[in-house]
Amino acid sequence: MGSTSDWATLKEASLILESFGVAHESRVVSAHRTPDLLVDYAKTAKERGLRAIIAGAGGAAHLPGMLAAHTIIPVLGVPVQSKALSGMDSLLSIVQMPAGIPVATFAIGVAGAKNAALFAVAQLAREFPELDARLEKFRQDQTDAVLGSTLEP
Ligand SMILES: Nc1c(C(=O)O)ncn1[C@@H]1O[C@H](COP(=O)(O)O)[C@@H](O)[C@H]1O
Repeated sequence: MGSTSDWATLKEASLILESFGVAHESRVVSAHRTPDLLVDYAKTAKERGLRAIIAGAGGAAHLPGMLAAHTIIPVLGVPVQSKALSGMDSLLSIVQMPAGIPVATFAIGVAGAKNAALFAVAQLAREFPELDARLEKFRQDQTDAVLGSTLEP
């Protein structure tokens, strides 16, 4: 993520990955504030064995695109909800990448963080089939929770 202030959003991705038993790391890396670290992080991602990078940032959210520019590891972009423009700035900074450097862009805020993690798990499940059963269970639990919910009179 671009800043520690994004952690409230991105920790939701971390919690999902943890619940699926997917090893991951949570780091602050910024295209603007730590540009050299960003290049190093992206360029060493493949040799360190990363399978995906969930990159969340707000405002002028150049982080996902710049990571994608420096690695062929899939980058999943999460627009963090900004105070000034409610995350529309983050979304538009991430989504409209030039052809050739893809960033898979998710919804603004916590929903996007959760779905980026679930998407990463779904991708990993092609390589680690035991994750399939956990994804099926996640979906079933979710359905059961909705069907079992009651409304206050
Ligand atoms: N968008 C970026 C990048 C980047 O794109 O590299 N680095 C930091 N930021 C964003 O600045 C916002 C405000 O950061 P602070 O709260 O630290 O001032 C955060 O949402 C962060 O993602």
